[in-house]
Order: sequence, then C-alpha cells, then structure tokens
Amino acid sequence: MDTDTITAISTPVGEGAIAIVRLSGPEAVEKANLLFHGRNLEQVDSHTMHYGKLVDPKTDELIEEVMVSVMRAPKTFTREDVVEINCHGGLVSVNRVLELVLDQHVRLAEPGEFTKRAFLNGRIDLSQAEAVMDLIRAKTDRAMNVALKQMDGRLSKLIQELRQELLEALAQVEVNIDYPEYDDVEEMTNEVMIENTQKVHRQIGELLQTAKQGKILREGLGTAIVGRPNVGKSSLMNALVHENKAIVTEIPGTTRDVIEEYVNVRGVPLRLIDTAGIRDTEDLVEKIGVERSRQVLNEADLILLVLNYGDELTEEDEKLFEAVQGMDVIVIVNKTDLPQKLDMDRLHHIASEHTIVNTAIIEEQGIDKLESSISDIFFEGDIDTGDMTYVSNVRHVQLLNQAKEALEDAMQGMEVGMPIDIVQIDVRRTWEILGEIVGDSVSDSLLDQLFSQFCLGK
Ligand SMILES: Nc1nc2c(c(=O)[nH]1)N(C=O)[C@@H](CNc1ccc(C(=O)N[C@@H](CCC(=O)O)C(=O)O)cc1)CN2
Ligand SMILES: Nc1nc2c(ncn2[C@@H]2O[C@H](COP(=O)(O)OP(=O)(O)OP(=O)(O)O)[C@@H](O)[C@H]2O)c(=O)[nH]1
Ligand SMILES: [Mg+2]
Repeated sequence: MDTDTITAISTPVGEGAIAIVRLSGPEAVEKANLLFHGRNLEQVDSHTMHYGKLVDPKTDELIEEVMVSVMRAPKTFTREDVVEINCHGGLVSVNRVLELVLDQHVRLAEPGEFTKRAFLNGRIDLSQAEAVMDLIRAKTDRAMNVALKQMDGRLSKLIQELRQELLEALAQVEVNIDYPEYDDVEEMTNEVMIENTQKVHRQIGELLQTAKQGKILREGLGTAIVGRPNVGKSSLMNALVHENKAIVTEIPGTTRDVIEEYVNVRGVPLRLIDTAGIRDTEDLVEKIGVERSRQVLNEADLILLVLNYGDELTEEDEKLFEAVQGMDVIVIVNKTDLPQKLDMDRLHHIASEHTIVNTAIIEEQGIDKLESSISDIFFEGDIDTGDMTYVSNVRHVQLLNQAKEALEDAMQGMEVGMPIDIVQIDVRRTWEILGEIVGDSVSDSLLDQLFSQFCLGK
C-alpha cells in the first residue's frame, strides 16, 4: 500500500520553550532534508538528533534555528520514517516551519492520523490507540494510570485471551463435526463449550463491573450541588475548587445557570455542578435555571444537598429529599455559625440513610470533613486501580454488553439442548464482537470517527 507523507504541529498552541513539527511517511527524511542546513539527514544514523538551520529553498531565507530528530522505520511511533523538527516555541515560529514543510508537498495530517498509522501499521491495536487519547485527557493520576495500562496492552491481552477460549471451543465443534460417529467426542465438545463459555461470560461480567468506576475516572464523578436559594451552594463550589468561580451574593436566586468545574478531591475526580437554588418562582430566567437544576439532579452520580442551619426545614427541602431517594447523597448543614433554627432530630430522621456533614463555609469550617466523606463514598466497596484491568470506554462497554448477550444466547441454547452447530453461531458472534474492541474487525467509517476525536498532531 502506498502512503503519503503527513505533517502537523504536535505540541499545544501557545508560547513555550520548544514546539515540534512532526513528519511521518516514506518521504519524511527527504523532505526535511530539503529545508535543513547542517548535516545531510539522509545519511545520519537512525534515532539521532541534529542541530542546524531551516532555510526556505525557494528564497534562501533563514526560517528558524532548530534541532531535528530522524527516526527510520520501523522502530518509530508510526512504524514509518519519522522526522521531528524542534523549533522555538512561539506561535509564529512553529507555524512558519509548518508552512515551509507544507510547501514541499507534504500533506497536513488529520487529527489522530499519526496514531491511526501506528494502528494500521500494527504497532498498537485499537484499544491501545484509544488509550493514547484517554491518557491525554486524563484529569487525575488514577485516570492516567488506567490509560497507561491500557496503552501497554492490558485490556487487549485480556480480550485476546477471552477470544482464544472461544476459539478453542469452536475448534472442538469442528472436531465433533468431522467425527460425528464417536459419542465421547460429542460429550467432550459439550463440556468444552459449557466450560469455556461460562468462564468467558464470568470474565466479561467482571470487566463490565469496572466500567462504572472507569467512566467516573474518565469523566469525573458527576456531583450536583443542590438546595434552596441562598443556603451557600455557590460558596461551597468555590471552597471545593479553591477559586471564586461562581458568583456569591446575599440575594437568594443569585445562580441562574448551571456552572461546571473539574476538581480533584483526594484523588477523586469530580465534575462539580453548581445549580440554581430550587424554589417556585415567577422570574422567567430563574425558572429556567430551576428547571435545569432538576435535570442535573437526575443525571448526577453524587448529590451534595445543602441546608441552612440558621433556617427551618421547609417543604421544599423535604421535597428535595424525596427527589434524591436511592442516590448517593451527602447532606451539608451549612451556616453553623448562625443561631440554630434547623431541627436536627427531624433532619436525622429524614436523612437517616445519608451522611451528614456540618459546615460554616464562610469561616472555612467543615470542608475537610466533607472532602473525606466524598472520598469515602467513592472508595467504598473498593476500587483498587492497582492490578485490575479497567474498562473505561463507552464503545468498549457497549461491545462487552453485546458480547455478553450473545454468549447468553449460546448458553441458553445449550441448556435447551440445541444442536451444537447452532450454538456455535452465537459463540462465533461473541468472538467477532470482542474482536471489534481490539480492532480486528472494524469498519473504515468507525476508524475515521474514532481517530477524528483525537487532537491534531497526535
Ligand atoms: N519527541 C517525542 N516524544 C514523545 C512522543 C513522540 O512521538 N515524540 N510520543 C508520542 O506519543 C510519546 C512516546 N511514545 C512512543 C511510543 C512508541 C515509539 C516507538 O518508536 N516505538 C517503536 C520502537 C520502540 C523501541 O525503540 O524499542 C515500536 O514500538 O516499534 C515512540 C514513541 C511521548 N513522547
Ligand atoms: N453566615 C454564613 N453565611 C454564609 C455561609 N456560607 C455562605 N454564606 C453566605 O450566604 C449567602 C448566599 O451564598 P451563596 O453561595 O450565593 O448561596 P447559593 O446557595 O449559591 O444561592 P443561590 O445561587 O441564590 O441559590 C452569601 O451571602 C454567602 O456569603 C456560612 O457558612 N455562614
Ligand atoms: Mg448560587
């Protein structure tokens, strides 16, 4: 297959010490060499770096002072020849270099195209390529570790092992078909089928159980701060993110829109959502805000329900408690610096299943306790990212669910004594679905869609 040579800026936009323009493809070295004054890049050893100047071959104009790395296929990121031009990290500088490279008829890469080539050239499989993206997007150490392991091929290895089990069962069926006259062959076939499908089924189940935590690791624990107007929700948001993100005033109904912010609370990635205080209101804008608050409430993984210690429990508070029934909730009794009006006995009664934390946010009291309650809830029933293989990708979860269902069809078929060559169809389907995770059987359009989500230059 003949491929063209591609290029892109591989470092973030903005000012920095160094920026990199990367080239990959059969003409990478030749094209870079047209611009480079220093050494003859076509003759240097692979995986070496060289100092020199970039000069526009048309005008002989000096463009940049650079360091250039030359990496010959196949031991490179893309398995193709790769050249990396390290230039000064200014917006103008790096764009000049890119334009100069493009002038040599090198094509601008699409987002994710370098990684796509690493996949197409067999250096990594699809789940590893997806992990590259997860790694870049990771918001906590923990999320990064999960991605790093997936990039290293942990998930791929597990999936391939499961596929191998299914393949062995399928091979046994072939033996059965070839030697139908032997009874013990049939017996063995059934045995292998049952044993292997059950084992794979169990392991898929275990993987799916890690998915919920995986999603949280990736996207953050969706944490909604809810409560009546003026109880201190925005103050709480600001205290947790250590920044004045949300507007705080003494006027009830200050927050009108939903405000989102990522924050790392003791290793738990939170997607913290401040909402408009929930109450009946005639104000149109506030009404829309209240509507959004209710929506956020329904979609959250964790609720921080804020009350005012200096005020009585109202009907609206009680309605909120009803709305969050069955969810993970931490009740925050704020403004404990004020004289007590809140009926704590009544509160303990209606919030018996929830953790209750007292705070006086204005005096920075109780935030520590709240943070440890949040991490307790998250780590309860424990998720140890140590040795586990995590599924953290929506596409993988969907495929695992499909694979599980297909296997269940097979298992059910065996139970009711269906002919083995019918059961075999479901097992084969499971094998194929698992193959989509690692990219053994995926369509071009899916690949395009997956890689286009990457950043430019990756
Ligand atoms: N300058 C630079 N730094 C970078 C990258 C890059 O592309 N360029 N990377 C981009 O993400 C990451 C490193 N990832 C890489 C992964 C594999 C290979 C690679 O060449 N693999 C070959 C040979 C390995 C070897 O020599 O043993 C292979 O697997 O065949 C290179 C970089 C982070 N740092
Ligand atoms: N006394 C006291 N006042 C507080 C405390 N925490 C917040 N406040 C004050 O309560 C008022 C309302 O705070 P906000 O954080 O804006 O309340 P909110 O729940 O976001 O209000 P809405 O956005 O209107 O729903 C402000 O004047 C805060 O300074 C506290 O612990 N004690
Ligand atoms: Mg507010």
